Amino acid sequence: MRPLEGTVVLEFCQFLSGPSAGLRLADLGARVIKIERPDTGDLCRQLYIGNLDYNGESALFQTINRNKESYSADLKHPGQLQDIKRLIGQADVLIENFRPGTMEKLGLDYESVKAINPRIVYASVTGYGKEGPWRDKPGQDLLVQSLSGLVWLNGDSDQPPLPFGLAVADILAGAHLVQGILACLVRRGRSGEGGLVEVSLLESLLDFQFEVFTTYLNDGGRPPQRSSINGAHAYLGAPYGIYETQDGYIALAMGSVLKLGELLGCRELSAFADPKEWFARRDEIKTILAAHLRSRPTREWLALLESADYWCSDVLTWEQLTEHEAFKALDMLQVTRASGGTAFKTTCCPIRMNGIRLKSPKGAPRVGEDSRKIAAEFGFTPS
Ligand SMILES: CC(C)(COP(=O)(O)OP(=O)(O)OC[C@H]1O[C@@H](n2cnc3c(N)ncnc32)[C@H](O)[C@@H]1OP(=O)(O)O)[C@@H](O)C(=O)NCCC(=O)NCCSC(=O)C(=O)O
Repeated sequence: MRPLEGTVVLEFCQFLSGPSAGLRLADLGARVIKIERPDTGDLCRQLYIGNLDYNGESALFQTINRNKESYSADLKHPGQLQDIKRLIGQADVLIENFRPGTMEKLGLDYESVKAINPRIVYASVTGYGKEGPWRDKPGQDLLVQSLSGLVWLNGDSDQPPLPFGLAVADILAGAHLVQGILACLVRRGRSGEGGLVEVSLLESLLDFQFEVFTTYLNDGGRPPQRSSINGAHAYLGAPYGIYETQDGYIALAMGSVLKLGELLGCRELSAFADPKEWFARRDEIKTILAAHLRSRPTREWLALLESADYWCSDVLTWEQLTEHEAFKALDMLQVTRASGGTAFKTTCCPIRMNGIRLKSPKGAPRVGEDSRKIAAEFGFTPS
């Protein structure tokens, strides 16, 4: 039995952040019901439709909404809103990720929902929080990454600032939301009271950066300097970074530059005996290393370094990764059904429970696919 079995979650969400929280709760056994607008449903159904089109819906939508049900309702229709309030009366958790003020306008803000169901855990994702001058800005991942300092921090110093190539703010916010929801459910088990959980994309990214942001805040406000070679970490010295080899790339983490020079047969590195120089002169050291590492293939360098447990790795493409025995041993892939029935491969929940990998053969629902069944189970006739 999965730990959240019997827990009913209503998901008033679109795109990635809120739905990724719903996905994780569904993986953990909750019954997650998406409340979707009858015309389009979750707008993510149409996001990034490229060559992977599952009957007009995107692979992204299919994976992030697997193992959920869909109830369609026009929340601006008084009768249908009343039906939703009936569902709310019997739910354990409500998740929403509209712009601040949207749920208030619909009469579904926390205070109104709490009046219907005081035990409910109400969880909101916003872009920038519900207060402050940025509250009404569109909460989109690239915009939040750019405002958070993360884009400025990332990349090489002689190149433009570089965002992550995926929606890191959304996925982190979803994970934080799940943590808040689970904590409230534990408290509710003891006290019977529900609660309000609020997370924003921006706060999630600020937390994500604490490792370097804290150093900045306590270092007289001196901004970290991006390295000019091989990306890398704002506050770590050489060799930290990615280097080209004769046939690919190699990643080198933190470690002694002297030892590295000995292992690689790179005599020039013996000039950098003082560890303080590994940061202060990191671009010089990296330039020497970069030239040296181009002379042999990745596997030869790895063999030399791994024999001494020097922290290094190959840099794999997804093709190389998915062919690798180490990847196969993780059992991280599952085949699930897209709405419409087509089988597709996706990753699994990364949490194992009692040693068991949590898989979800049930795919994403069609808009409103479960409305009638849900209304009957919850004891009303839909308007
Ligand atoms: C993503 C958004 C910018 C989209 O903004 P908007 O489209 O302007 O507004 P909203 O989301 O608030 O909702 C739009 C309108 O739809 C209406 N609405 C929604 N659902 C319904 C149903 N079921 N019935 C009737 N009407 C509905 C809602 O009342 C609003 O009406 P009116 O009030 O009348 O307009 C915002 O939702 C947002 O900032 N969310 C918080 C952060 C977040 O989770 N972002 C995910 C980004 S995805 C991402 O970053 C990425 O993919 O990349």
